[in-house]
Amino acid sequence: MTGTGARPALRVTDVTVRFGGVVGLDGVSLDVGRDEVVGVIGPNGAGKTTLFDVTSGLRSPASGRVWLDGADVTRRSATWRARHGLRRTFQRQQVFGELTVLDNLLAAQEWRGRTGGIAADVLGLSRRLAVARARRRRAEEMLDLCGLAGSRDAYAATLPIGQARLLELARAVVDRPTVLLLDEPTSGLGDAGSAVLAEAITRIRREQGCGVVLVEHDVPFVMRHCHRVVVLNLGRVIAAGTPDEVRADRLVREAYLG
Ligand SMILES: Nc1ncnc2c1ncn2[C@@H]1O[C@H](COP(=O)(O)OP(=O)(O)OP(=O)(O)O)[C@@H](O)[C@H]1O
Repeated sequence: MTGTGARPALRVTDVTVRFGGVVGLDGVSLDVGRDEVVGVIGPNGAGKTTLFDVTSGLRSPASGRVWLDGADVTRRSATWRARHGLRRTFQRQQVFGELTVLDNLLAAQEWRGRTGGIAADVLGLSRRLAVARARRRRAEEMLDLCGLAGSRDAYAATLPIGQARLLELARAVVDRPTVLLLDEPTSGLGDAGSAVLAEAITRIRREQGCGVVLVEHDVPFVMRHCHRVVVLNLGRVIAAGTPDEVRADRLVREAYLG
C-alpha cells in the first residue's frame, strides 16, 4: 500500500527537545516513506508542533537526528531544507494576500526554481519562455488539483478561509516536494473542502512520490486517510501503527481517545 522502498523520504531518529526543565520531545522517532501518509495525533502539549519545528529546521534538537531522502539534515537550516524538498504548511495560513491565486503559485515556483534570478539572465530567451510556460502549466494543474481553478484570478486576501488553506496546499506542492508537513490541514475546511484535501493528498503522494505527515486534531480524518498513525503524549510516542492498531491500543484510548 505504501511503496516505502529502502530509503524513507523522512527519517527522525531519537529526537529530544527541552525547553528549560520542560521536555518537549523525548526520544521520538518517525519514518515516512515516499508515497506514504502518516498522521501525528495527541492531546494539547503532546509535542506535535515541536516535532514539526525540529523536522523543518526551526528548532534544533538537544539530541537525535533528522534525515531527508537519506541525507542527514540535522544541522541544516530551515531554508536549506525547504530548498531541498521539504515543505510545511502552518496552522495559520500564510498566502500572499496581495497576489492573485495564480500568482501565488507562480511566485512559489520562482522562489525555488533554479532558473530564476541570475540563472535566468544567462539563459536564452526561448529557454526562459519555455520555463515560464511550464511553470504556468504546473500552476494550473495544482489549481485544478486543489479545487481552485474557478478562483485563479481572485486576490488571495479575498478567499474564504477554506479556499485559502487549499491555496496553501497548492503552493506547498507546486514544486514537487519530497516531504510535505501539514499542520492542522482540515481546520477551516467544511466537508467539501476536506474531501478535496483528501483527494489532493492521495494524488500528490501517488503522482509525485511524496511522503506526507499531518498533524491533525480531526481524528476521524486521520484514521480514514493515513496509512500509519503516530500518537504522542507528553513528548513521547505512546503508540504507532495502522489506524486499526492505534484505535485498539489501550494506552491511546486512555490518554487521548477516551
Ligand atoms: N517555546 C517554548 N517554551 C517552553 N515550552 C514550550 C515551548 N514550545 C512548546 N513548549 C512545551 O513543549 C510541550 C510540547 O508542546 P507542543 O506545542 O509541541 O505541543 P502540541 O502537541 O503541538 O500542542 P497543541 O496541540 O496544543 O498545539 C508542551 O509542554 C509545551 O508547553
